[in-house]
Formats: sequence, C-alpha cells, structure tokens
Amino acid sequence: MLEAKQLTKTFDNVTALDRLDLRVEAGEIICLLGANGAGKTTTINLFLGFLEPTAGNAFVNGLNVRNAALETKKYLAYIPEQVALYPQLSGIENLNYFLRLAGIRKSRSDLIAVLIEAGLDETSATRRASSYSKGMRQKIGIAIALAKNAKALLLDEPLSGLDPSAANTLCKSLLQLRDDGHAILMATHDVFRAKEIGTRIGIMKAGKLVDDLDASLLDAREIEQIYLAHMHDSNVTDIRSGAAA
Ligand SMILES: Nc1ncnc2c1ncn2[C@@H]1O[C@H](COP(=O)(O)OP(=O)(O)OP(=O)(O)O)[C@@H](O)[C@H]1O
Repeated sequence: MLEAKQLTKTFDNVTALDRLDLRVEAGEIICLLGANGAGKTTTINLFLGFLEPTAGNAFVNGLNVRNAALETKKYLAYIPEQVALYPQLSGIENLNYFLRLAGIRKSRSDLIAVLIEAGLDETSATRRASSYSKGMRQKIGIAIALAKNAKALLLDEPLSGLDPSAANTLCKSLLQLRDDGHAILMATHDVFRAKEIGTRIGIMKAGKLVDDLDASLLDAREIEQIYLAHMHDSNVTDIRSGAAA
C-alpha cells in the first residue's frame, strides 16, 4: 500500500532521507523510531506529496506520488502531532468541512456515527473544537480516516503529550484500523507503544533506516536496547542473539 524505493531528500547540504526502501502492507503497522532529525517527518511528508524527492520514489497504492499527488491523497489520512481544527466549529462541523474538501458528503447522523466510532461521545461532538484536548482532536483525525475509508494512515508523533488513557485509546483505534486492513505508518519516540501496536519497527538514524525489527520477536526492553545500540554505534548482534536465546 505504501512503498518507498531508494527515497532520498536533501535540503541544501543536509541529507534528511538517504535511499529509504520501505513497504507498509494492508493490515500492518510500521512504527519508525529515531532521534530528533533522523528523517521520520521527512518520510511522511514525501508520502503526502508535501515534499518533492531529490531521488527515488514514494508510491501509494501503486501510484507514484510524484506523478499523481492529488489522486494518492484520496487513499491517505494524515494525523499530525497536533490535529488542526477550526476552533469556532464543532467536531461535527469540522468533520463535515474536511470531508467536503475531500468530495465526501454525509448526513449529520452519519457524521455523528463516525465520530462515535472514532471514540468521541455525541455531547463532545457538538461542542466547539476550541475546547478540545489533544486526544479529542486526534479522534476527529481518526474519524476523517474512517469516513474517507483511507487505505493508509500516516501519523507523526501522535502519542507525544497524550495522557496514558488517551494514548491507550488511540492505540486501540489504530489496532482496529489495522485489523480492518488499513496500512499504518507512524513516527514515534515511544518504544513501548511501538512494541505494543507495531507489526514492524524501523529504526532511523541520520536519514537512514538502520534496522527493521519484527515486533513479535522482541520485548520492549530488547527493542530499546537495540535502539540505543544503534544510536551509540555499539554492537547490536549481541542483543539480538541474547533475545533469540
Ligand atoms: N524544510 C527543511 N529545510 C531544511 N532542513 C530540513 C527541512 N526539513 C527537515 N530538515 C532537516 O532534515 C533532517 C530530518 O528532519 P525530520 O524532521 O525528518 O526529522 P525527524 O526524525 O522527524 O525528527 P523529530 O523527531 O525531531 O521530529 C533534519 O536534519 C532537519 O533539520
């Protein structure tokens, strides 16, 4: 569903992303871990068509984002760290507005049904978005993804600043979306949540994907150790063989 082939982006003298090869299939959650500046946001922005690759290509549903940026957006839902909403509009009105921009019309009762499915209660859905917490904003983002029936979701550090309960709710929504066959790519700094929901965990460093881990074969502590070993250029093989023993 999402594929990067030798995807590269340079800004002046900085190689933000260096020949990334990555696939995210339907029914998978790939979590990207990496230090600040590792290239996670750049990867997401290239899939969204917000940036033009310097070399290589990003594909969404088999379409090259370079040539079909508008069409590929139909298949994507994007949840940034802070979901931007119109503060004077209610949750229902915001959802309606963003869906209309995507050419989708729904009745009020259908909009409410989607918001409830995304975890927002009906009373909150009628309130102005200016009163919404970060977690509530993200539920509008999930509702947009559900209503668009987006095949792929791109999430950029959606967990940062969420309380444990809101983070748990978001992770449950993502697991449900995964089980319904969506492809999910999420940039995060949260090793433990990445282990909890990730099918695979990609470790990025200085624009390179330096590891690609099967989350089912490792516990969170082992993933953290492998991550730290990459960050400190120490030996990862010892940790892997210890995990396998
Ligand atoms: N528009 C830009 N102009 C110049 N350099 C940029 C631009 N966007 C990103 N970069 C650089 O590209 C590199 C990768 O940045 P990116 O935002 O992708 O990292 P990240 O892994 O998402 O980091 P963080 O965890 O802090 O969000 C960094 O060195 C950053 O300074």
